[in-house]
Amino acid sequence: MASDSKGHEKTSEHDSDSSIHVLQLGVWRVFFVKEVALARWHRFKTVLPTVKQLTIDFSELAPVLFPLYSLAIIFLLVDGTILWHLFSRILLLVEIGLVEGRFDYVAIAFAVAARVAFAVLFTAVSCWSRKAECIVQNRIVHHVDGIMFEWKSNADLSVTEDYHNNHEELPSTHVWYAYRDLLTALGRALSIVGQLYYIATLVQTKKEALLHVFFFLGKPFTRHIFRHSLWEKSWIATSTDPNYNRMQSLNTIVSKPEYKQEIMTNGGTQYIIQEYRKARRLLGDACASYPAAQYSNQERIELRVLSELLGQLHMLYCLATAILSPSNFTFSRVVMFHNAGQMITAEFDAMLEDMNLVGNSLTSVTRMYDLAHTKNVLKDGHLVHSKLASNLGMALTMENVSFSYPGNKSDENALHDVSFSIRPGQLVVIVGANGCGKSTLVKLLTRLYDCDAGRVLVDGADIKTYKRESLHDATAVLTQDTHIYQLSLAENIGIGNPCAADDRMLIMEAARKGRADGFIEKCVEKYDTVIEPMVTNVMGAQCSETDDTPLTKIHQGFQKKSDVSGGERQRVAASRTFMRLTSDTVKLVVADEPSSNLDPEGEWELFKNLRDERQGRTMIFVSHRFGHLTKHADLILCMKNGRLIEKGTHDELMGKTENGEHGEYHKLYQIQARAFTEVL
Ligand SMILES: Nc1ncnc2c1ncn2[C@@H]1O[C@H](COP(=O)(O)OP(=O)(O)OP(=O)(O)O)[C@@H](O)[C@H]1O
Repeated sequence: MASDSKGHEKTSEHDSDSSIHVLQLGVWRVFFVKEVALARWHRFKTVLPTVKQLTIDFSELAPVLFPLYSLAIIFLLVDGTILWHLFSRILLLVEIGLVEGRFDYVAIAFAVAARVAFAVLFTAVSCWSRKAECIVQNRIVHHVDGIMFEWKSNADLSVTEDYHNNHEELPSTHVWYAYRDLLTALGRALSIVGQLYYIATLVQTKKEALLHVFFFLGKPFTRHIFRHSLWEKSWIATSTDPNYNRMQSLNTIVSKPEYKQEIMTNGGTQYIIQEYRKARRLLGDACASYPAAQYSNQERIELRVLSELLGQLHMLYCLATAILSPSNFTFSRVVMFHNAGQMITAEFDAMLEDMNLVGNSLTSVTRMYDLAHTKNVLKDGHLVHSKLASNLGMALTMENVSFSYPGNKSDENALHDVSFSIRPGQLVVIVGANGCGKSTLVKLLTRLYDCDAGRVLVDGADIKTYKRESLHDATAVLTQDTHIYQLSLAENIGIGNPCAADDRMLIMEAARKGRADGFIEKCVEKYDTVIEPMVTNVMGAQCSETDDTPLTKIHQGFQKKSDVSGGERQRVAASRTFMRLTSDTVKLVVADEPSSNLDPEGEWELFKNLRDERQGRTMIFVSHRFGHLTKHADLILCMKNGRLIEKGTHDELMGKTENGEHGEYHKLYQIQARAFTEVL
């Protein structure tokens, strides 16, 4: 079904779910979920457990302050109703005095005093609640951040990857605003009920009271029903107009320095300008403004007029009753009703707006609570590795292991039917072409993932039976993806052995072995330098980074980020591993291409220093430049396309032939050897 260019809604042609509607709005093709009647209320019902959970959590954080604050907010929201009621009373007393020619001064004085007292009280409560809000909000935000932080810290790699790829980080302030909006909606509802109740006490019959409720709620209610809005719907949009898309592409070409250089030096600028003008001409009046704004503009005039007419009914009613029954007519009543009508309409609109916000934010908060309770994919075992560990190092076995990464859509496994055994204390080198599964093998041996088929044994027991934390205490892993954390350089190294993280002598020794000492000594703050400090800088709307003012000079001083080379990063990471090796619990050392950015001398020295730490540890090296490593190896595992195709020592694999042909290891070794020996 083609989309309707006039903006009429159609059911999606390619979606099996008929609740998805498609709409063309200017340059946008918009897809949205059309909610069935009462769906919003149903959604509200589903988030009620979240409201309960939030209330319990927040009450525990501030048992006295939180309920007081909540009451204060509701109290402040009914202030309009109370002040209006008190003002109406003064008006009524004055009018009676005027009609009867005699004022009840005491009653008027009490009414005035009550209004003044409430006005002062509201001001005081408002000032107090703003101060209390700072404390309550701060506690809630940090509490939520803490929940998510602990969950993220303890999540295993599969869960972390899934979270990272599929979820937007929910700002903890959302949780606070969800509750704040909920209180506001509640306060507004109470305010409306209060006003309607007061109106009902002013009229004589129940029927008349109901008529007033109809008059007052008719306009806001119908406006809400007929509202044409995408704001509270779930929607997505894509720009389908080829001219608009072309204008965007051309704009990108002239905006980005990397494109611009090429275009300018190849004489393409005039062509780009002409093409932009052409696309703009062809685009015509197709509107590119925000889809939700365009959608709101399509509201039907007759429905809007109808709800406005409903809003005028009360005035007509007052006029009719004044003419038909003049004895009952008073100006104070007209003023009261008029004010009430205005207030109820405004409050009702605002309340529905709040309910929308609450519904949306509570749905996000529900997701956050669900997320924080997501269980790890890897089940934890019960064995503590250090109790079974051998003094020689870790023994590792893979039995017919196959593995495919979670979410992998291809038929290819990352590992296929891999079997081998590593004895305690052996030095193992894993070789093979890019993508053949070397790093994956290491990830299974250190239980970052569980295999899909087969078994991994550590010191004779299934890897799944160990407590994961105790297993990770027994391993030191240095990978190609090295990071410097947003901590001091001393902490970056010290974190390798948390028990000795404050031992500066040990840290400096580790830095020496990792060859990071030279570069650290050159940093201004040496070991206390933070390479990428996580400082949040905020700039007021009147400031700009490009201004040349005293403030911008101070701002430039905020940006303390220092740059380090890839090799220096690897040296810090290597130092962290040497620090890790100061711990006796480490029985397995894995170095997965840790030297890709190091110069040849640095690489040679790193491998030598690592080998010097071999006593009592099994060592696994993954490297493409393996010539100088394999001659020390007790075992070489040669991988190809996720399979282990050869295993043995260097001499065994170099001498291995099949049908007169050398094997894969021989081939890889010869390619490296030729690179150094061939005369060009
Ligand atoms: N996190 C991941 N999710 C999905 N697929 C992955 C992931 N990591 C690796 N792979 C895929 O698994 C296969 C094996 O990758 P692996 O990183 O183990 O190869 P490798 O031999 O270490 O490669 P290299 O020498 O380039 O580092 C590759 O096809 C790769 O694309």
